[in-house]
Amino acid sequence: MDAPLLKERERATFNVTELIHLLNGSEEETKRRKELESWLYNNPVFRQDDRYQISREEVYERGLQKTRELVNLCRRKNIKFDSLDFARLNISTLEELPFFLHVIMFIPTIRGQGTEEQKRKWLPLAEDLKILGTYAQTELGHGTFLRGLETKATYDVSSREFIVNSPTITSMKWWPGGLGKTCNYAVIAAQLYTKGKCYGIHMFIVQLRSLEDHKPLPGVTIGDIGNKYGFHTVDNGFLRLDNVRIPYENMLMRYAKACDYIPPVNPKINYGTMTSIRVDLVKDASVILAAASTIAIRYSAVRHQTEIRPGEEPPVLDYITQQFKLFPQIATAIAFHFAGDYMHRIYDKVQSEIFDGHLSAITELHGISAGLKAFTTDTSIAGVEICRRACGGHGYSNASGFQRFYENWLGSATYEGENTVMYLQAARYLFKCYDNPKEAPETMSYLRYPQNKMEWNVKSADDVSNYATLITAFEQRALSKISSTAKKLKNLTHYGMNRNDAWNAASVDILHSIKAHCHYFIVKNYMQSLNHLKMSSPLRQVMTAVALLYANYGIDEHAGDFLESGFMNGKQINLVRAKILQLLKEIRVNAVAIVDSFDFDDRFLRSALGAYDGNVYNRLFKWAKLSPLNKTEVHSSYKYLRRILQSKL
Ligand SMILES: CCCCCCCC/C=C\CCCCCC(=O)SCCNC(=O)CCNC(=O)[C@H](O)C(C)(C)COP(=O)(O)OP(=O)(O)OC[C@H]1O[C@@H](n2cnc3c(N)ncnc32)[C@H](O)[C@@H]1OP(=O)(O)O
Ligand SMILES: Cc1cc2nc3c(=O)[nH]c(=O)nc-3n(C[C@H](O)[C@H](O)[C@H](O)COP(=O)(O)OP(=O)(O)OC[C@H]3O[C@@H](n4cnc5c(N)ncnc54)[C@H](O)[C@@H]3O)c2cc1C
Repeated sequence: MDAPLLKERERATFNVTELIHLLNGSEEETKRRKELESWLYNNPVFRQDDRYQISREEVYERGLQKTRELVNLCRRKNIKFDSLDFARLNISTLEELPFFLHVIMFIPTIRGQGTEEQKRKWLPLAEDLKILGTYAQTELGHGTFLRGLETKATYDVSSREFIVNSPTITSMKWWPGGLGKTCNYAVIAAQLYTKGKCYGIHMFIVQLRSLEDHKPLPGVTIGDIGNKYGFHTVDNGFLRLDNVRIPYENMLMRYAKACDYIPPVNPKINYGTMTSIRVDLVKDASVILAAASTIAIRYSAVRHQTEIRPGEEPPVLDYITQQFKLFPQIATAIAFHFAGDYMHRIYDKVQSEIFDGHLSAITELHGISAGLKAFTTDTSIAGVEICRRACGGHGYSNASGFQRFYENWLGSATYEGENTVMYLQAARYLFKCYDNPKEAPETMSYLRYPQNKMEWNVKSADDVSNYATLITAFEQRALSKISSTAKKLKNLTHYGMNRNDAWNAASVDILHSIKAHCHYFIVKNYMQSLNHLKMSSPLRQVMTAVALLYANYGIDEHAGDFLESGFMNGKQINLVRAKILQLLKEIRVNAVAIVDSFDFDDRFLRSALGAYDGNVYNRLFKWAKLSPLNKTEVHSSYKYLRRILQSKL
């Protein structure tokens, strides 16, 4: 164990194990998670030490080998794909496996939108992996605008079949995970046509490849879309269908019927699978940022560089600027942990209502999940990059561990709903509630009360240590943004602009409003969650400091908003900044212990900088020696070098 990390751990003022159990939910949950991880990490198939020395094809092949191991493990241990245990195992692999979409979207779409008869037929095949499916919605020409999708499913009454067709090149399905080479089925989003009329997007089960030899079926043109930023294990694919016929029974008809068309009670019920992934992404944002913070904090405690006082080369974690970069990332990871818990609670509640036939809450769930998905993924992507940059040159090495998970996470600003679009969707719901405050859900209850101008009676740094005053500050900031934007929308329509054009004209202000609302929700949920949790006073002291840092840092980061709202003045902003410096100092002694409480196994982080023992330099050198260029002392390309050296300029 590197001496600096040992010393850091000895200085901690709270019990790390207590925080590990609190973040996991309980001691039993911690034990279960570690047991599941051990099953993976002790299996050499899940190794990744040579991850950046193998080709895309080898990466994909490894992905299938891992899939086989994971499936065999689940079968041996009787772990179901829709279980929390599987979700934990999946996160522990920390890369998307080729059959990932089968589990997170293909099966859930059938389960959520299939009739009882369709579920009886398809779920056993899918859960036993007799068929492997993906969720094929996005097309070359459209990903966001689902009503603009071009794939057609035309009902042929005479044969009781649907003819599924990609009429144009832009209608080709493009991006679905596992589509290129892995899956032999897909749930296809297509415009339903029957008796010459279009009834909008519905979901259809289509077989793509033979179950005997995996060759594409007649009318199916299919393949991988090529290399991307990340998701290298996943064969995101393209698919063109040339009048492929499928049985009538292959349209998922829990909520709509094709023959003598019966529409769904709410057409957006077909979008339910996307909502479930957005809900998961909120918690994933916390995990990713916690992992990045662990690497950066441990490395910063070991890395000694330059001098604060002559003759003393301190750990870079002693630099206030380094603390100002990294401690807010720890705080954000914990804030998003509690936001993810909230999202799952709300999702489970709405899902049970939907299964009882009450669909009214799906709009609220969409409004909340779309906004938090965008806010938490945007923030965590930026936070990972802050952590990486805080590690200097070695942060730029693949040995740091950052790239491996960051390259997948970058996509979260786009997949499952491009973030700007998601923000605007959430804002659509927010402004509806602003206009009808009595219909506002609990998360927007502050819209119910008259907007009265408030002054923040904060006179000293201690006043910015109060959860209630901080929550009120974020509430007033959001209200200020929302009410001024609502006024702008009203003026635009008052002077003759139609609602849609007015919405577009005000969309930058709308974006600021929904972001302020999301930020308010995260702060409020974070502080209320801590208030409801039982913990020892030493731990509560630490968790309070971290939560206060999250809120005060948010005020400092958006000081203009708080000043513009009239709720705060310049002197109070300076009190907030003084509070931040005081909190950085308070958190410094526990920084390493807090990231230890995220409890990442070294084999999850796979980082020479963030390993638990802090033995950074030996790991970096060991990793460098793995470089293929070092297989020989003189590389085989020397012949070219020699000509360069001998050539005359
Ligand atoms: C350590 C962990 C590491 C893990 C890291 C990796 C994790 C990886 C996870 C996943 C892997 C990646 C998988 C990616 C899969 C995909 O990307 S699948 C495709 C996703 N595509 C989308 O999300 C498309 C986005 N577009 C839309 O959702 C819609 O087109 C739209 C909502 C933007 C617009 O649709 P439109 O029909 O035009 O609606 P509007 O006319 O705007 O009306 C909106 C009304 O509809 C309601 N609504 C919309 N969506 C929903 C919904 N999902 N649920 C319920 N209601 C919805 C909305 O509330 C409006 O209602 P009102 O009319 O009453 O206001
Ligand atoms: C790694 C990865 C995996 C994926 N997996 C799948 C999958 O398994 N299945 C699947 O079906 N799809 C998948 N997708 C596709 C993904 O869902 C879409 O890319 C995503 O929905 C965004 O749609 P788009 O690409 O059409 O972007 P666009 O919507 O074209 O976005 C382009 C720009 O236009 C802006 N824009 C678009 N509409 C509006 C609007 N109304 N108002 C303001 N601005 C707007 C956006 O903000 C953005 O800046 C995946 C994508 C990635 C990157």
